[in-house]
Amino acid sequence: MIGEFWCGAWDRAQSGAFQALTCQDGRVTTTPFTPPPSDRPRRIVVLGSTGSIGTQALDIIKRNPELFELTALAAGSNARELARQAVAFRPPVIALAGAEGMSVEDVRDGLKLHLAGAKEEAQHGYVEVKDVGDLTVDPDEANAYEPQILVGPDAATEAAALQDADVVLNGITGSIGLAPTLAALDAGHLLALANKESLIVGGALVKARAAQGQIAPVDSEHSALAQALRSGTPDEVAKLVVTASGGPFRGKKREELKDVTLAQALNHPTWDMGLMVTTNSATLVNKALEVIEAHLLFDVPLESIEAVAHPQSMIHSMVEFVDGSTIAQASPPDMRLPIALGMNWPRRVPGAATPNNWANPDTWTFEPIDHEAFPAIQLAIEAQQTSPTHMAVYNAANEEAVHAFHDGKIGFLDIVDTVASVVHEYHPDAIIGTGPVTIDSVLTAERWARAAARARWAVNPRPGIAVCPPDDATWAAMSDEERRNYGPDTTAQ
Ligand SMILES: NC(=O)C1=CN([C@@H]2O[C@H](COP(=O)(O)OP(=O)(O)OC[C@H]3O[C@@H](n4cnc5c(N)ncnc54)[C@H](OP(=O)(O)O)[C@@H]3O)[C@@H](O)[C@H]2O)C=CC1
Ligand SMILES: CC(=O)[C@@H](O)[C@H](O)COP(=O)(O)O
Ligand SMILES: [Mn+2]
Repeated sequence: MIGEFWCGAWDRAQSGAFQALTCQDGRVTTTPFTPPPSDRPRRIVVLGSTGSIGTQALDIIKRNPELFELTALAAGSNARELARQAVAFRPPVIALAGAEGMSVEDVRDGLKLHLAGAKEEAQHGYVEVKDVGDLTVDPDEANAYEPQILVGPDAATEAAALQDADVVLNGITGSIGLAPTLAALDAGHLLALANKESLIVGGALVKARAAQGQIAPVDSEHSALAQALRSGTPDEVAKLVVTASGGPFRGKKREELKDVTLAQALNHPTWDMGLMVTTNSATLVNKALEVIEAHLLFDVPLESIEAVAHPQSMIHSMVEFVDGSTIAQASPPDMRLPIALGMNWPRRVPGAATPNNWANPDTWTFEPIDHEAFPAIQLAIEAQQTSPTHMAVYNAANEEAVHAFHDGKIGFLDIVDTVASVVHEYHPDAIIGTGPVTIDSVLTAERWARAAARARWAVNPRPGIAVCPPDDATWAAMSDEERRNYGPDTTAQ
């Protein structure tokens, strides 16, 4: 049941000896991944270090110096927090993309100013780092710290490709994480993957570049599946069951979702995460992406993957085997566990998270997902089955729609409605041609989808009111840039 992509990893994880090079069914696998040696700490590159995954990873690294040392930190635009992290951990390399429209000189100067500020803070003997707390710092060591600084849109990709590294944790949000994912794989590093979007939009391209066992899942569901898959052979797997909290609107009908607010959408019942993934949980787009992620990661057919609502988020997913046995991975919702396991894959990190207290009376429940009120999962399955670039379009349209929802330009239901209408409008032959899928064609499909999504609210950007695209002739005559920027200048409103 499980295909070649995963079976080598399964063999090595199962044996614990990293030696087995064949699948359980006897097929010889190609290009097995050689994991980092275990006689020294793993050198970690943290991409997205200022975000929810990144800061929790730093906490794990801080608490386990015998297992991990930090090689590089990469962030988007939060120069202040990056500088504090840098002075507290003192990795040799730090990287900052910078906000849209900033020159690389401005990004570099801004980061240097913040580094100076963090060094000054360190003169008190400690630096405060988000999710890690106050870190003791020797003032002289802080003053002497001069990291290599990478800046600009490719900064994270350059950090992912650094030779003096063993593991790249990709904790960037969105498909902008694709280039760093590819760079980490090409550099031969273990990729601890939280950035599900890069696998989903890159699809076969990412898989083709990954040796077996080179991607360690960090997404909680996929970490759970990977752990449960250790319980049987690939041909004994009957089904993957991906659990969903159901988000803050579980139980509501479509009609009741019309006027829900941003604050309600961001009120996740069980997890504290970044904005994009939190909104995606509310629309169930997150679960849609995760079903496709499971399909790509474990080579299990979509028909054999089921999503089920489990409001307590204690069971993070399950594998059903052919004899009727189901193996579930359970732990209180805390991303430190899958982040630690991903960075140290396939070995567990003692004390990474607090286990469930079985003396506490508790009830864990399961219920079917209401696909009528939340059509995102079925839409993704349909997209994945239509063409190799349809999920890139799905994801790009969703990213644009979520930003528009966060900016108050569209309503909650408009998010998935936009994704559906852009996906249905997409005809790959007309947009990317008929040749083999390449990185360029994926990026072209994405650009088209972003412009098509934005066109739907650009003309009339009032909350809840959408869909006023230009006529086809106007659209066809526009350049990519004009399509991206189509519509009124909303900054003037
Ligand atoms: N948070 C969670 O618990 C979980 C998250 N995930 C997945 O992990 C990924 C990260 O999620 P989360 O941590 O919540 O997101 P956050 O929004 O909290 O963090 C995103 C991080 O990406 C950084 N970033 C953005 N653009 C760039 C860029 N061009 N180069 C380098 N860094 C960049 C941000 O930097 P800055 O802040 O400086 O702009 C920030 O550090 C997502 O794919 C999400 O779906 C999966 C499971 C659980
Ligand atoms: C923690 C994690 O992995 C998130 O992706 C989580 O799954 C979101 O919760 P939902 O189940 O609500 O999407
Ligand atoms: Mn998840």
